[in-house]
Formats: sequence, C-alpha cells, structure tokens
Amino acid sequence: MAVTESETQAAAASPEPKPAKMRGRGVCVYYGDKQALFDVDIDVVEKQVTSLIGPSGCGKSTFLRCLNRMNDVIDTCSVTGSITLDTGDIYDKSVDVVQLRARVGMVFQKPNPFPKSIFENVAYGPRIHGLAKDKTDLDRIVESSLRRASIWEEVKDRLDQPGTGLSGGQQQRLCIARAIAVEPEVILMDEPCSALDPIATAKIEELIHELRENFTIAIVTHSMQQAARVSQKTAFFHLGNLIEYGETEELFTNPKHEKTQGYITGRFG
Ligand SMILES: Nc1ncnc2c1ncn2[C@@H]1O[C@H](COP(=O)(O)OP(=O)(O)OP(=O)(O)O)[C@@H](O)[C@H]1O
Repeated sequence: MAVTESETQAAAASPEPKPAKMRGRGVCVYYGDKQALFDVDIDVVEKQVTSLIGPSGCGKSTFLRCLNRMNDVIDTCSVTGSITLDTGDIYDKSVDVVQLRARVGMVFQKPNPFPKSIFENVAYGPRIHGLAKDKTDLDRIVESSLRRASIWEEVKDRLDQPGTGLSGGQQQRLCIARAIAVEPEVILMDEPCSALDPIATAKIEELIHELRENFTIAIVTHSMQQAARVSQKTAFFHLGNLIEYGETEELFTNPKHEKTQGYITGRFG
C-alpha cells in the first residue's frame, strides 16, 4: 500500500524512538529476607538520560546498583528477574563483572578520587584495561577524558598534584573523567550533585547534557527540578515499586498515577 503524504510527514515529525540500551524486566531485589524492589520493568534508553526519583528508601539506588552489579558486593543482597545490556543478560554466569563495570561505569554521591595525582586518577582505568598503546597514547586519553568532563582547563597545569586537593565540584568532574576514560557505554550517577553547591551542580548538569551525545546515562536524584532539567525519561519509585515510567515532560506535567501526582506536587516524600 502506498505511503500517503500525511504519513510521511508524521514519520518525519516523530523520529524513530531510540532503542533501550539496558532493559530491566521483573527485577526483584532482597536484602536478606527484606524485599527492597518488586517486579521492576525499566528501559534505559540509548543516548538519553533516565532519572530515577522517589522518596527516601524507595529503592532508587538499589535499582541503579543492579545495572552494573554493584549490589554483588553486599553479601545479603540477591537479585532476580532479568537485566540486559544490549541483548546480553548481565547476571549470566559467564559475565566478567570487571568488564561489565568498564562498560557500565559509575559516579557516586560523594566525589571519591583515589589518593593519587589528577593524572593517575584518570590514567588508572585505561592502563589496567590495556587501552593505551604507549605513554603518548595514555597522555592523549587522559587529556581527552578531562576535556570531555569539562575540567581540563582547570587542571592542565597541575596534573601531578593530588586529586583530593581539588574543590568538591572539580573532584566530581575528575571522577566523571575517570569514568569516561575507559570508554563506557553507560554511565550511572548516584546523586552526583548532592554534596555540591549550586554553581558546581549547574556545571555537572551542563556536563550531563554534553555527555548524552555519546553515552547512555541513568541518574538517581532527590531533586525533581534536576530530573526535569537533565533527563528525557523519568522513573518514579515508591516503597520498592516502580509506580510510573515515561517521558520526563509528560510525567511532570501530566502524571498518570495519583502517587506520582502526590510526589511531584510535594504532598509526600
Ligand atoms: N545494604 C543494605 N542492607 C540492607 N538493606 C538495605 C541496604 N541498602 C538499602 N537497603 C534498604 O533497601 C531499601 C531501598 O534503599 P535504597 O538505598 O535503594 O533507597 P533510595 O531510594 O536510594 O533511598 P535514598 O534516597 O534515601 O538514598 C531501603 O529500605 C533500605 O533500607
């Protein structure tokens, strides 16, 4: 059947939706006997930012940590359901967790540079993953990672000084450079701005916009304003359940669920 002009126009107006880079299906998480997540289905869409929001203790960080198996380090924690990266199940026995975490990097709430020089903080990952051919190549990776994390100009003359000597906001951008240096496909951010002042926060948010060109990002945030500013998709959790997931703009302007409405209007949380 011939495609009509109006169909062509409609297709041009609504580009193909981007595919899911990571997909959680029926994800349940337990800490010992206590269930923290119930049957969660979420897509983390490629080259977009997905925000995870909800009141304290609702399971946002627990879900984020499932995406690169950081929960594996908690003895009592067990995960059921499936989580895929592209098409591969990340919980499959054959998965090398070190390789997985190189593909799915993480930035934490509190900036945590290694007690080493700025250069070494960024060079460490590429070196252990064998990504640099020689010293010149390593220098190039370090510079480009610091540039992509918008911190090169501030540190280029003191690469040999300790990363811990930088301001909080600079340390967080250094940690982002460290995450980028191993060329991850996905970057997980667990409240990356909660320890930062408004100016440092604005810089990280601007950086998140830029990073979205090349990386898929999932971010836990307590700030609904931040979720609205930085993300295209938002997932709202409550008491371990995923209540609503969708386009950020839609979720904040036209929530489908009463609990989402209650949370975004400040009635609880
Ligand atoms: N290591 C742990 N051992 C036992 N229970 C845990 C552990 N980590 C989290 N929990 C529990 O799992 C539930 C979800 O916690 P989680 O930290 O994922 O929530 P959150 O939404 O990220 O909270 P917050 O916004 O306060 O960081 C909570 O009831 C919490 O007490």
